[in-house]
Formats: sequence, structure tokens, C-alpha cells
Amino acid sequence: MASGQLSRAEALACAGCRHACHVMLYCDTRTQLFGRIPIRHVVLMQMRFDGLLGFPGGLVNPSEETLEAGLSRELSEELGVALPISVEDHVDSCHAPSSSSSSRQLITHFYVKKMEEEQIREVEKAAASTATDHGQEVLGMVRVPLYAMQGGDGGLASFLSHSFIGNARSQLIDSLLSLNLVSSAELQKALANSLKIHENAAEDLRAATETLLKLTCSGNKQFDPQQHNPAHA
Ligand SMILES: O=c1[nH]cnc2c1ncn2[C@@H]1O[C@H](COP(=O)(O)OP(=O)(O)O)[C@@H](O)[C@H]1O
Repeated sequence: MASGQLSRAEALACAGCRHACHVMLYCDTRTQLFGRIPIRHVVLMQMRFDGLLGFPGGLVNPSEETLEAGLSRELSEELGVALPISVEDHVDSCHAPSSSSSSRQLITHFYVKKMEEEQIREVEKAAASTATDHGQEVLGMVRVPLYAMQGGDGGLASFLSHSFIGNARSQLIDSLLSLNLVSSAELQKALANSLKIHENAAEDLRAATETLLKLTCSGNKQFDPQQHNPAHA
């Protein structure tokens, strides 16, 4: 078992721990993007209220309900459909990186559920229409692009360079690999390109900050750029 990982039983025996359960819903597809790029699989994630990408799910209190019942309850709120989750869908449990928001250790439980393409479409429709969390805790469902395009920068590489909650990025990468949805060579390339995209994004953000300062200056004659941007001092 990889470091930080626990069996389901060990995780449940942890006195005083908080538990969060999340699931990766996915299906196979024959659809091709622009009629030529095979999409191969639809993998669902969501844009959370905090601007981070994560999987559907949430906190569960095992003294009140099973992990799987708790996860199903969270899915009803976030996706607007009742999806039964079973112990067989459980992939792993691990200690989450410590956060300052709570002194109680968080254990994240991860599940994977394969569905039919039509069921995934129904989930997407319900998530944007009947789900109570839509537009609040959940800003929208997103599909993970698993292909590479634009010389390798587009698609999966670009997606992986976004910001994820907790260990959601490694949950995604581990699942893509273990379910053979993407080969390890493709993943390695995507991650290498992702790192480059990250470096360019830092440049972009610096340029955007400069532009904002200039705009603010021209709109406000009282504004002193040297006070607001130490780089100009
Ligand atoms: O997709 C995920 N993978 C792994 N951990 C996650 C994911 N989403 C959230 N978490 C972690 O679990 C905690 C609780 O999750 P979430 O915010 O979904 O619960 P809630 O909706 O019940 O408040 C988060 O604070 C975060 O640390």
C-alpha cells in the first residue's frame, strides 16, 4: 500500500478523524472531437465554489451513515440524481494533506464508477437543472479532455495545469493510469507539457498584473504606481 494510504477498515477505525468521499464517474465513448480526435472516455469532474477542480462528493459522518450512503447523499445534492455507490466502487482511502481550517485529521475516500454514456449525459443534465448545489457549491460539471492537441499543450496537459482541491489531481492521474484510460507514455508527456504551461501561466499573470496597474493609473490620476508595484520602485 502506498505511503499515506489506509485500508477502508483502518480508515474507519481512526477515532476523531473526519471523512470525505468523492467519486470519479466515467464511461467509454466513440465520439470524435471535430470528427477526427477520438475522445475515448468521458471522465466527470466539477468546478467547485472555490474555483478549484475536484470530484463530486463531500464530507460523511460514518457514525450516522455508511461511507457509501453518505457519498450517494452528497451526489444527490451535487448531481441531482440518486446514484447508488457500493463498497466494490471503493478504490482507496488516504490521509489528506493537513489544512489550517480544522485540527481534526481528514481522510479522503475515493471511488470510481463506470457508467453508460447515456447515464453520464443524464447526470450532466440533472447537475445543471435539478441539483440543489448547482450555481452555489458546484459551479458546473466538466469533462476531462484525455487527448493531446496543439503540439501536446492542448487537451490533457492544459487540464492538468489547472488548480485542484486536495489530492484530486493525483486521484485523477492514478485512476487514468490504473483503468488504462490513458497510457503512461501519454500521461508522462501531458505532465511534462503541463509543467511548461504552468511556467508560462506565471508570466501571463505577471503581465495581467502590470496591465491592471497601468489601467488603474490611467483611470486615476491620484494613483502612484511606485507605491503599488515594488517592481517599479
Ligand atoms: O475531489 C476531491 N478529492 C480529494 N479531496 C477532496 C476533493 N474534493 C474535496 N476534497 C477534500 O475534502 C474536503 C471536503 O470535501 P467537500 O468540500 O467536497 O465537502 P462538503 O461539500 O461536504 O463541504 C475538502 O475540504 C477537501 O479537503
